[in-house]
Amino acid sequence: MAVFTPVSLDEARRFLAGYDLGEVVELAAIAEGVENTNYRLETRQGSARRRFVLTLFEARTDEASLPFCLGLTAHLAGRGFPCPTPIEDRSGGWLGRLNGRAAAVIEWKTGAWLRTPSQADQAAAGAVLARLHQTASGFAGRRDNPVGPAMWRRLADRCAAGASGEDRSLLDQVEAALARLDDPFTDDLPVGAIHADYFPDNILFEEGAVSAVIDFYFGCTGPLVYDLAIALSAWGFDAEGRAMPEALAAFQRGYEAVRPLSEAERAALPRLGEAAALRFTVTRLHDRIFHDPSKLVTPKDPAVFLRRMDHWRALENA
Ligand SMILES: Nc1ncnc2c1ncn2[C@@H]1O[C@H](COP(=O)(O)OP(=O)(O)O)[C@@H](O)[C@H]1O
Ligand SMILES: N[C@@H](CCOP(=O)(O)O)C(=O)O
Repeated sequence: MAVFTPVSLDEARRFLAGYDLGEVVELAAIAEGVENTNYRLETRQGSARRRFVLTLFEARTDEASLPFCLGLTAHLAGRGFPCPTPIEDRSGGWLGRLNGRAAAVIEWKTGAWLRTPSQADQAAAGAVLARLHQTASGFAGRRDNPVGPAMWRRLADRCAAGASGEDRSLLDQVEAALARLDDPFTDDLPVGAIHADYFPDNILFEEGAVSAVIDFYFGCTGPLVYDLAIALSAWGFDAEGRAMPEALAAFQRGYEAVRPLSEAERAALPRLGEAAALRFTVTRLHDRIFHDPSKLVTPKDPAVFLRRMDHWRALENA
């Protein structure tokens, strides 16, 4: 489960004293997620009970990026986009410190992520991603992608020090892909704020519709079609990493019903799909090699992400 930094009820109460949210009556660790520590927090104010997420940002989340990430969600939520609003403390800020970590209180959103989305769900998720891109177009914040080609190189170099067995052979394939792709972001494509981790577990559904997009902590400035390539790579493949053509088509159809791609974006999509497959293979491989069993987080499988490259390369060659 993703609790890297434990928080006691008393510590949460002291932290929440800086907010105007009432008294903390319950604090429960959230088992999902792999990056940050998350607790579900319940407060009582008069007869009203309210739920929030208390997030402690762990080492891999650069604190300097948080004004961008929280600012983006506030911008989107303020314009009716389904995502959680970060809650302001009494001084109007979004960030405090708790147990040595930057910490924030975020609006709780109802809904659950879908393990087996239907084609209609795929299309709905695609349409919401396009809405995200459109709604974020007036957002002034800028952040370079923290997991761009320079980071892929750095992570692969670190992996070389610890990889053995299956991980070594995956690393060889990663090296080949790094050499082939070089910097895949040189085309002149429409750029804006992107989510950059638009996976099914970050999209909550309720009554057949998207109720919330969460987890904007990889959010950054980048080509919009790269965000689509990431999302297609996350939604359109089975557990073994094989393409599911109908799911891919449904997601892209949903996206393009709201924001049609330009010819240049359409042409760039297979190459950026390869880039997306490489990006998540490298981070998963790194996290598996350097996995700390005491953290109780289950590392994700890099091999199934690498396999997605076959699809994107076949499309590119076609
Ligand atoms: N605003 C929210 N409303 C409801 N549940 C949330 C919210 N934010 C996070 N969660 C829950 O916490 C889990 C982990 O959150 P996430 O941001 O994905 O963590 P991580 O950054 O560690 O990957 C999610 O899968 C979801 O169950
Ligand atoms: N989505 C990434 C890992 C990041 O995890 P999240 O819990 O922050 O979405 C992957 O699948 O590799």
